[in-house]
Amino acid sequence: MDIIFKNVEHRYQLNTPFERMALHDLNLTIKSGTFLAVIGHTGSGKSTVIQHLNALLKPTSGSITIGARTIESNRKEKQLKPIRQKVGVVFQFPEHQLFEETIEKDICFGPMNYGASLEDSQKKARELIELVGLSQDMLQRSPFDLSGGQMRRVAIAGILAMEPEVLVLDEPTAGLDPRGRKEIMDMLYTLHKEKGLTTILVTHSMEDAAMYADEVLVMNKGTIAIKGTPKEVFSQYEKLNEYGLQVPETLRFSLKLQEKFKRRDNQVPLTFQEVIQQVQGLMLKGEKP
Ligand SMILES: Nc1ncnc2c1ncn2[C@@H]1O[C@H](COP(=O)(O)OP(=O)(O)OP(=O)(O)O)[C@@H](O)[C@H]1O
Repeated sequence: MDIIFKNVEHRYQLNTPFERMALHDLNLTIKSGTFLAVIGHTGSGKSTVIQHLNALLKPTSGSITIGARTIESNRKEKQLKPIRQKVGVVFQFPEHQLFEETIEKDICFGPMNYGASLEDSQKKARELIELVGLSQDMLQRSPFDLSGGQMRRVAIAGILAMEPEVLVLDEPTAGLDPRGRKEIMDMLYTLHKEKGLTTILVTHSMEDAAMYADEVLVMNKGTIAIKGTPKEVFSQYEKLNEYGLQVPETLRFSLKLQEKFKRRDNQVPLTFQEVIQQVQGLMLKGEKP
């Protein structure tokens, strides 16, 4: 299911004295099965973009086509409901959306709301709890007994229970420690690969964008400033700087190294392995720092 944004504009509080343009001239195609990272300075429009993906917000002009369905300003709620099932959105701190007394009930809530039977929903909950790396015996426990990272996994399982084709995540690792962050990111990457899920990740972590995404979208002042593979995007580090963004630490290290060696090569190392190769290359050429 490809996603196509065509000339999308979004103004908050339209036709009031507080009207504010949050998105403009936004044209974008996200191919089915892509892992897209969305980065951008605070206020650049990232959250506004992703809320259009499941029609929580409608464009004030332009359109978003998701598979066979189109979101436009004049679409009625009823026409948009099927989109909400196909596109699952995990908001920041999703554990705040857990409310049932058991984890099982929480995971079953979405599918039952869309008409699935209790039995089918419970079967799904048993599959999903393992898929998100938790054990079956947790299903009867309260979600509030879990750690922050575990609660987030339950919230993600609740979204997956709707069998979305597109999974959208707004800062899914915010507030977790480095180990918890890596575990969640690895889990999302495995889900993306194994289920072929189109995954759209809003993140402030340049490292995560570099490591997990096929494509990176840079937002600036309500529109797309750069789009490309992580290497294409991070090679434009001077522009990113202007947009208030850093580059991954491997590249920061590499740029310092090139300064020391007084030599610029056009490499954009995004893994430590690539940094090591770059250092070896500089050494072999007999350069002295
Ligand atoms: N409900 C709202 N009413 C009015 N203006 C809003 C509303 N929500 C966001 N905005 C404005 O729209 C613009 C884009 O905001 P948005 O939240 O999409 O940015 P963001 O890139 O997600 O920021 P952050 O990284 O801080 O979450 C900002 O100027 C913001 O102040």
